[in-house]
Parts: sequence; structure tokens; C-alpha cells
Amino acid sequence: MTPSNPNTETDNSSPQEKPSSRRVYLVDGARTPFLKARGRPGPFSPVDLAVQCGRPLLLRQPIPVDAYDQVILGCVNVVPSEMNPARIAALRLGMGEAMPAFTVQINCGSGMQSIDTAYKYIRDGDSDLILAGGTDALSHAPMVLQTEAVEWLAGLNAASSPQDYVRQLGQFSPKKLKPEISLAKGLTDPIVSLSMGQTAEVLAQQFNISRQEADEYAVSSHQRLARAQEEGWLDDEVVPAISPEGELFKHDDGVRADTSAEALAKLKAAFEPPFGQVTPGNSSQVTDGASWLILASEEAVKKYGLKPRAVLVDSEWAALDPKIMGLGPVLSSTALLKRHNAGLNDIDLWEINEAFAAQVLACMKAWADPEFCKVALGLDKPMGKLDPERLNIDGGAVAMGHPVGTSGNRIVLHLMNALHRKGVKRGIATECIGGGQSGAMLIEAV
Ligand SMILES: CC(=O)SCCNC(=O)CCNC(=O)[C@H](O)C(C)(C)COP(=O)(O)OP(=O)(O)OC[C@H]1O[C@@H](n2cnc3c(N)ncnc32)[C@H](O)[C@@H]1OP(=O)(O)O
Repeated sequence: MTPSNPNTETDNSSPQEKPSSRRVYLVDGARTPFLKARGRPGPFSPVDLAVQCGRPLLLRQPIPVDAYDQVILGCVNVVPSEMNPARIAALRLGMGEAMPAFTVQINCGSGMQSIDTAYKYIRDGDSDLILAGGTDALSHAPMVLQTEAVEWLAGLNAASSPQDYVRQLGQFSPKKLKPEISLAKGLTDPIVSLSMGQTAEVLAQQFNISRQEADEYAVSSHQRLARAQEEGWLDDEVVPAISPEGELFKHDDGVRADTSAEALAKLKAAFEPPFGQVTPGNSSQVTDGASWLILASEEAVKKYGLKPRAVLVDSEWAALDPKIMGLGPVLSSTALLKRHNAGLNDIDLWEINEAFAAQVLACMKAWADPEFCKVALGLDKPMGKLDPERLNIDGGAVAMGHPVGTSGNRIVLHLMNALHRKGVKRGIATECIGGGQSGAMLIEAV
């Protein structure tokens, strides 16, 4: 199974030929700690999370909060009490009644889509300052009644006589009231009827990824994140969150510094029991969290005396068979690399969102596979081996979790900070997207 969608064909124009008339800067960003969903609604709704990290971010920049042109927020699991969370967040952040704000949803790409939309508004001269983010509280994903239960309740409401009412009551069975968890539905592709975890199993098979390889990758994700927390490398990026009850959350709480390949080997397959490779230990965790980035034009940088951290150089989206959605990063980022005449290791740092350990490993193997590169990417020779020391250097979603509408934003935010810490220039952040899409962004530290 190899992608061959014409949308993945790269255009060979140089970056100068794109209509990029204005530079777009990434000025600053912040996120909440990522909090593991533990079977009941967590302390924060999607908007609460966005406000928790948005407020300190806005306060630490010398920009009046009403000077932004707009607010764009990715969110997958919008809760019914927070329709258009972007606008609610903007108002709760005190950005003023006149602040336009809209929400974008492209599954796991939502937090990156908000950045890309902001980038294009600024690049094309329509805006100068945009707050772009992502938020999701997966622990708040609603439980929904099955159609049978809804029909029964409708019948009860429509009863026109006491006899009708009693007859309808007689149709009741407790089984009807068993709720459907909307999250499990949302994480299943409706076109190919595979859960996201099953799509990772497809890739593990196709690229011969062993359980051990996936588990070892997962251990390294935990170790890298634990180290980054210990060394304070996330202190600029993660702002503490305080619940209405006064509980303080300071760190991503899914990390397990003490995990080991031996412990992971004991876990049962989560999606294809009993023989599948994908387990709770080598999957991204189901999590709540939010992230924001401030994007600005050169004019806004000068006007407010901002100190930008990176330039957003270029972005790319790709689409492919939903069954192999996890290979999306290979398509979108190879298109970026081609356009900028770069190889995998010409990029100093990579963030590939860790939907599943096997999925990230499949991307690496696809780039090294001559047949895949020929058929799917139109290349005479393979892209080669991406140096693992350049990839997800401070861990990823396997260790910290994956609030789906947020992660695309988080990886760009973290890449910007990691480029600075390491004193290097170019980075690509890329992610797969349920439904068979992918986004990639090339940024350069300034
Ligand atoms: C485009 C995209 O991005 S697609 C991706 C979208 N996101 C997803 O699909 C989410 C994927 N992940 C999931 O669905 C869930 O995490 C699942 C189903 C894999 C696992 O869910 P849960 O069973 O709730 O996981 P949980 O964290 O409780 O772990 C289950 C067990 O494994 C153990 N475990 C998990 N990780 C580790 C670890 N690193 N080390 C040791 N034990 C571990 C837990 O302790 C737990 O054991 P227990 O039952 O004895 O307490």
C-alpha cells in the first residue's frame, strides 16, 4: 500500500516564486502542561485551557491585547457549552469585543492549521498580528446516546395519551441507555472503518516494525521528556495551570521516567488483540492541553519592539489513503524539502508528532525505502536515513500525550524553542492527520 495521490506531487518552483511577499515571524508562544485524561472530565474545558496559557503569554509581550487583528484556534472536541471556542477564549482573555476570532478543525492538524491560516493572512498583507493556537480537553469528550435511545426518548416526548406514554415506557430496556463514547468514535476513520491505532498496525506490518523497536522508541520518548523537564528546557514554554479548586499543574503528567522496554513488553495490544504491536505504552496518550503562538509581520515587530524567535519560511499540506494516514509527514515534509533543495539531514531539528511509535518509525523507514520513494515521492533514489538525534529531541506525544487539536501547534512552538536552545537554524514540524492528511512547516531561528 503506497500513496500515489497527485496532491502529493511537488511543485518545483523556488521559494522566491511563491507569492510570499511579507516575512512572517513567530514571536513567542506558551502552552499548558499536558494532563492525562483519567476516565472522567479533567479540571479544565477546552477554553479554560486556552485561557490558562493565553493570559500569561499575552501579558509578557509589549503588545496591547486589543492590537491583535484576530484569534484563530484549532479544536477537535468542541464542547456544547463552548461553540466557537476561539471567540470565547478571545473574550475571556480580555482582547475586546471587537476581536474577530474563529475556530478551525482538521482533526489532529487543527493546531497547525491555525498557524498556517495566520501565516497566510500575514504573508499576504491582510493582517499584522495574530494569536494562533490549539486546544482540546479529550477528557471532556461527550458521551452520546445511541440512536435507539434517542428514538425511544422522542417517542416518549411525542406520546399523545397516557396509554401511549405507558406503551412507550414498556419499550424501555436498560441496554438502550448504554452511552457511546464520542472520543472512541472520533478516533475511528469512518471511510475505512479503522481506529487510528489500527492504521498504525497497518504501517507496522507494511514496514516490518517489530514490537521491540516500537517499545524502544517509546522508552526513548519518555526518557527525553523526563530529561527536558529536569533540565528546565520546557520552562519557557509550559506555563502552570491552576484549577478553580486551586490545584496547581506544572508539568506534563503522562511522562514515566522509570519506564523500560521490559515493562512495555508486558502490555497487551490495544487495537488488534492478541497479536498487534500497538499498545498503551507505545501509543500517544489521551490528554488535555492547549498551546498558542503569536505571529507577526515585520511592521508589527518594529511597531511594538518585538523580539521574534523564528521566521515561518514555508508550509505544505498533503493527503493520502486514510488507512496509511500515519505516513502523511513523509509526503508533506518531502514536498517542503524538495522546494527548498534540502535533504533530511540538512534540517537541524525535526518534530514529527508521535501519534504512535510505529507510525513515526514507519515514516523513517519510508524515507529510506527506494521503492516507496520512487512510487510515492517520484524520486530516483531514497531520501535516506533521518538522524534520530535530530528527531523529537525532547520527547513527544507518546510520553506527554496528544490533545489532538493542540499537538500541531505544540510541535511548532517546541521546535522554535529547541532551535534556540541548540543554537541551530532550520527545523521542520510535521504531523499525520486522521482521515489521511498531513501538514508540515519549515521554520528558521532568528
Ligand atoms: C492523526 C493522529 O494523531 S492519530 C492519534 C490519535 N490519538 C489516538 O488514537 C489515541 C491513542 N491512544 C489511546 O487510544 C489510548 O492511550 C489507549 C487505548 C492506547 C490506552 O488507553 P488506556 O488503556 O486508558 O491507557 P493507560 O494509560 O491506562 O495504560 C493502560 C495500562 O498500560 C500501562 N502503561 C501505559 N504506559 C506505560 C508505560 N510507559 N510503562 C509501563 N506501563 C505503562 C498503564 O500503567 C496501564 O496499566 P494498568 O491498567 O495496570 O494501570
